[in-house]
Amino acid sequence: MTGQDAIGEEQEALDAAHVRRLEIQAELEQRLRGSAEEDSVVAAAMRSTQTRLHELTQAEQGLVFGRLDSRDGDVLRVGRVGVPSADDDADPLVVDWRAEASRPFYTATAVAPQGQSRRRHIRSEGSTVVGVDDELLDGSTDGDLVGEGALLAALDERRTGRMGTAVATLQREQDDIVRADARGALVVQGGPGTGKTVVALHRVAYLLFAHPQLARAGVLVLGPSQRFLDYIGQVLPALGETAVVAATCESLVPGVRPERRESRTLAEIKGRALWQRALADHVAGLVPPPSDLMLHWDGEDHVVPAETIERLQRGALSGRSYHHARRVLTAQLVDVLTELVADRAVELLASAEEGFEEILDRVDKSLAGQDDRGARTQSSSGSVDGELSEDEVEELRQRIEADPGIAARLALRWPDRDPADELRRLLADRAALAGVPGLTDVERDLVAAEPTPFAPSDIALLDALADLLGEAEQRERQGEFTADRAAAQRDWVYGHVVVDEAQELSAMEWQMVARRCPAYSITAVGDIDQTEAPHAHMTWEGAVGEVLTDRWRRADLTICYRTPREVMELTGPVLEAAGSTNEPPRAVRSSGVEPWLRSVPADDLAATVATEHAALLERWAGGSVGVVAPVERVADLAAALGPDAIVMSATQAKGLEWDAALVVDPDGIVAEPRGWNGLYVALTRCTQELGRVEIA
Ligand SMILES: Nc1ncnc2c1ncn2[C@@H]1O[C@H](COP(=O)(O)OP(=O)(O)OP(=O)(O)O)[C@@H](O)[C@H]1O
Repeated sequence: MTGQDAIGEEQEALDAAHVRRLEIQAELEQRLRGSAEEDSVVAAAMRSTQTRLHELTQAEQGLVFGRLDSRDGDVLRVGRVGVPSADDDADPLVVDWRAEASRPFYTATAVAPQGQSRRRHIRSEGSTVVGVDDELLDGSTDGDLVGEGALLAALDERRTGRMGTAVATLQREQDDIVRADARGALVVQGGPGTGKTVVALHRVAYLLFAHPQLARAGVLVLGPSQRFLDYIGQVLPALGETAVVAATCESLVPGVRPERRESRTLAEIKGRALWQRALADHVAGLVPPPSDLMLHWDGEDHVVPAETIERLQRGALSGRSYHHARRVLTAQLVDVLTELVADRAVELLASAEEGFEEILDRVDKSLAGQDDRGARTQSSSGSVDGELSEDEVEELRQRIEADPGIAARLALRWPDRDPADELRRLLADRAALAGVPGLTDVERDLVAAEPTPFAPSDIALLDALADLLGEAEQRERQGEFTADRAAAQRDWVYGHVVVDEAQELSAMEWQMVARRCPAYSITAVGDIDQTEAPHAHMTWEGAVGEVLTDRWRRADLTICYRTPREVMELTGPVLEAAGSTNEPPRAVRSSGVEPWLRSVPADDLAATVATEHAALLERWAGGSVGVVAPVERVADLAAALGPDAIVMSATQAKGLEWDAALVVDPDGIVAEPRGWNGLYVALTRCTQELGRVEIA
């Protein structure tokens, strides 16, 4: 069959899939119009219909991108979404890339063909097939890459500043991670450009497909910065996914944002795991010590003895947050007071009755003296026993509960606490900080010197404190997922959490992650060698071990898809200087452009950068050029290069990529904290050309 015949054949199949897709869309729209959200079952069905409709609508581009021919002659077409045939008994026109049946498309090799004889990559523009790329799985060729032609074509495309999907060209080691078991935490180590972000995002799409119940709780995607989240922002919608909240660690606590930057030293101190224990101790110290409690009701004083309070408080606190325990104890104290008041009523009546008895006795006696009528009967005394009926007790309890005086008295004893106020108070209180074990006096002074306003590392402390304190008011358990609802609720529990650039998280930020998914269904991707955060870890054991303990497993990505071989060759000594213990990734492609270096006097730096930047923009017209410089040079360079230029520090460049990268003053980058790691990031941002301008 000629290439043209193959294109014609695939065009026919694609046309049929599109026709059927539109038919299904029309059916779904009809169904949505016809049903009202009457009850939860109907509402749930509608939501799933909407999701399906959304997926189909998004799938216009790349509806079919692959085909597998089995040795038995069966043909299976793989695409962004499944498209069933109109005939129930017929094979589907397209199988969803996430379905188990599609797996050999990503994993079959000539050595292990899994019953397949050929894999075909189908390239289309809009709804027109423009090319096919066949790979025979009969042992005639074997390489590391699946669908090499299609992959290299994808990698060579111009970078637009937005990440694209890689469903058509996911590689075996990537696919293994995408489809890995959702249970437990998975930490993926991969060098620059190994597709960690790609894998993490496709994993979200896969998990939501394979475990639809996850959509009820949603997935949280944590990235290092808003700029990064904007960069990847198109991928999940393009994969049809909407059950996702994207955030940074700084934006995880609703309504609170850092209001200032902070020193690395302080960020490191406040990121340490020891704060979790210290905050728990602090909150435990806020609980009032048991003592006799005097409560006033209806003109009477009632005392709840310290021992009773101690017993109830211990029970209320077990496994509960400060506020939850407070609510439980308050309810119990209302019960206790109700009992005391009810008992007092019985006592009063009893004593009143005693007085009454005496009178009656005297009357009896005097009467007995006058005639022989017998003493009064027992029944006449028993008719008034003072016991309240159940309804009366309940009514009394409600009155006590609603009484503002009692509520104020209980609130005075065990007050509500606002987490932000409490954190400010603690951080400013040198004496209270003395109770934080593991800090030196100098470190305590540093913390106490800058208690407010909140800096980035305070967000994780605030989150921990808010969690320990719990909600002051009882709330409904979380309902059905909507991104707005989940994002607005600090203690929303997600079905899965994905962390990108995971090497940057402090131990306290890992606590934030763990809190949002106590089942530890977590995928964390990162490169420990690109770490720039102030924590001192150079291994994953160190970075995540304190929080995830032994409840995580590791996977590795070893092939670099972004950075060309010519550039990767420069990184060996940089990695070594950074103290890396990891194997550098292997670049799959060469761009044919040798990296270059200009050495200029300091005074000529800005002018040289401007000239080289303009030249790169011209060479990579239609694509993108990024400039990475030491922090203190960024503002001046940005001003010199104009508003459209992309100029940033190594930290800001993390996770991003451009066709060409211009690294300015590499020695200046090295001189920054964790500078070798920073230079490693800067050097690995380009897909085609790397230029460096250093000071001679
Ligand atoms: N299987 C693939 N098919 C097509 N493109 C891919 C594939 N894997 C990775 N890429 C591309 O390679 C580039 C690097 O991927 P990605 O940004 O996910 O790497 P990374 O490991 O997160 O890098 P960094 O460590 O720099 O953040 C991106 O342009 C991505 O689209």
